[in-house]
Amino acid sequence: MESINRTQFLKDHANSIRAIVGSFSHGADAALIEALPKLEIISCFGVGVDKIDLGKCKENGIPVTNTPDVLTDDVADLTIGLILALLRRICECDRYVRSGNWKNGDYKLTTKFSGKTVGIIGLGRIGTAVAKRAEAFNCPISYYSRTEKRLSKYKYYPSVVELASNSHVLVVACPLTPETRHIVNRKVLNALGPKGVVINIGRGPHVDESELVSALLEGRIGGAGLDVFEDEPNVPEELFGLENVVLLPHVGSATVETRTGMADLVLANLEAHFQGKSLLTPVV
Ligand SMILES: O=CC(=O)O
Repeated sequence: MESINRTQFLKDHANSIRAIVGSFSHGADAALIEALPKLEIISCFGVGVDKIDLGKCKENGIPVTNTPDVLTDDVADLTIGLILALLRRICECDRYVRSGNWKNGDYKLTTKFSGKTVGIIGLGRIGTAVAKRAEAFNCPISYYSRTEKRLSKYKYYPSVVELASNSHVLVVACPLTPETRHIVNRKVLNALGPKGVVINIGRGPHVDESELVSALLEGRIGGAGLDVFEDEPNVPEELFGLENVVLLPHVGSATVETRTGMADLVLANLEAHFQGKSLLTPVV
């Protein structure tokens, strides 16, 4: 059922809603959870559960599920796509051809990806999948995470600033939490430097967007490839005129195959819950 008036919808149905399906754009805050006395489960269509008040869910004994694994390949593929699009100016080149500019001369030289150092913030499922792909491009890989992964063959940096100073390509691939909000700040951007680029396929608030905009406008970093933004679908318009920026509308997992897999997993979790079985992919 679709409702344009949320307040009225909640008034009419609050006492019968037993499950919420959330997403990266629609979550469940404490007020919504409190407003639904019959709520039993939140099944999130996506891997990031930052829009759901997990503390409140725990407190009220409401399980939360997400859709890990099924989307990892897509997000990692897109990350490599963003890096290549940015360094090789693929979107700019496409515009160059379409606008007829090629007739006036060749496109200028761009930047090689193979062999560049790649620094990954967050070596979870997606970070690891990005690392594997970047290895195939002969890129030395390093990472930052809260704790060193003892079994990882990649180089660990205990701070994001150190990681950024030692990376050409800095990839944000960690979950959004209060600790990782603005994990890419002015200091990190300055450490990345004019030859470095930042790729954000995590969440907009991982990056301090106004600092990113000024770093780009002032040439303090080399470019940015962004699939996510602080206030989606609003994107800072200062970025629209920059050739060293590639902007995507939060499409990391947006393929027919993966979105179908995610939907199946959402439904399988709901089914398991209502049949009294173990949840497939519980978060809390
Ligand atoms: O952003 C998408 C997700 O969290 O799956």
